[in-house]
Amino acid sequence: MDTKLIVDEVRLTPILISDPPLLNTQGVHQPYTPRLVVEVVTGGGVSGLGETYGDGVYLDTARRLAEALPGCLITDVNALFGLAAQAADTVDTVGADDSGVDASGLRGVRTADKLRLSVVSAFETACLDALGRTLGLPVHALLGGKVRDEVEYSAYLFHKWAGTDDWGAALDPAGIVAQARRFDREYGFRSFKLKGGVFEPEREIAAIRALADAFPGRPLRLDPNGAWSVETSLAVARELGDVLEYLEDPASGTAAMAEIAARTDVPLATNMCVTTFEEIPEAFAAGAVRIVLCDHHYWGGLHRTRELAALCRTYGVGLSMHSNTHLGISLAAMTQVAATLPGLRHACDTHYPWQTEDVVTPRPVFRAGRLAVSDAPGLGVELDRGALAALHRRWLDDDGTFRNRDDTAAIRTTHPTWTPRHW
Ligand SMILES: O=C([O-])C(=O)C[C@H](O)[C@@H](O)C(=O)[O-]
Ligand SMILES: [Mg+2]
Repeated sequence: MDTKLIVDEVRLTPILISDPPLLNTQGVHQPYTPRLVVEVVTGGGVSGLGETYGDGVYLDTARRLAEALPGCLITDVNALFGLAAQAADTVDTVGADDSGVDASGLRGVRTADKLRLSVVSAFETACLDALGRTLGLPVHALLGGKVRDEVEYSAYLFHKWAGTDDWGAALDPAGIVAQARRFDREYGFRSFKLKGGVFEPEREIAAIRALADAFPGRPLRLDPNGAWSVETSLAVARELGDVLEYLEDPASGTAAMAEIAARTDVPLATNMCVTTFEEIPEAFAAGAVRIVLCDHHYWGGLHRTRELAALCRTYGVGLSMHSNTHLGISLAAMTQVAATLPGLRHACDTHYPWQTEDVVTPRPVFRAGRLAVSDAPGLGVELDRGALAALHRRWLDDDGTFRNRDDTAAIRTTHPTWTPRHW
């Protein structure tokens, strides 16, 4: 067997990256959020990169998978799921109780399976990066080839507190429009998504109206992460139906989404009620969503993202892309897979402009709201080992306060009695 294709070593580096005080239904982003950088090193000395959530439960599963991988082929990405299942058997997946909404309340029901897929996604990406570098081919070529040369992204608008960042506070419609103007000016984003469920719906309706006035005809999205009732969702849809590209997860759960969908023409999108293949049949049969947001971290990697895209195509459901706080490795993976999806007709979400720190060099540059699809071998990004070491040092020095993302705990440091609100 060609040792160039065999995994020699896996390096896991948990890091803490700075994050601005962005508000959502569950609270506020912590000053630092955990991410995990995965490096798969081959017998040929090639190193492939992946990135995923860095909270403790992800890290525990990743450690077991990393132990199991040496000796495996980097081409055998389908085997990662079985290896991860075995690895996860030995891990106490705290919080992944198969019954509730996830700890951060933003990605639907949390299960051990979903957690494992998020870990696998980083290993799959790292294997594909290593394979691409070994063969001299971009990752998109390993996925069947790109169908576009650029991927369009959407600006991600947040109500936020003033922090140590240079964006200042945005707590009303004028603040949201100012934020959008900067995204337009500096990145050229054409479409805008507002994270909702933070203030009463009237204030968020006013923010979308102000955006529609400031940017006539531009695609606008509003996403309250399931914080509204069916009736509130319908009232918002009535108010904003003429300007919304889509309404994202207005209410929680497939049944509520299906009821809203039956009573409005505004397209509904989700990254909460359809986040696994098991959730698809019921949601599609009920007509609960017109657009699914893919996210290779959720779905178990780049190949599985393409499988989701095929299902959406089959059922006439549109495709967009979800984002969490992430760095340049994930952005490169998102761009590579997005480039291969013919049915992706909505601009992809990205948190990336909110991240001032990164482990790749140079930082990717958005032009006219788009990223060029790299044709360089692998993901086309280079690891900045100095930056990685510094962010890992921050993780090592942390007393545990920030090693697990908890937006509710973060907001309670200043508002001790705060609880998530529903309208
Ligand atoms: O539903 C969504 O699009 C998200 O939850 C994206 C992010 O997780 C965002 O809301 C956040 O981090 O506050
Ligand atoms: Mg969403």
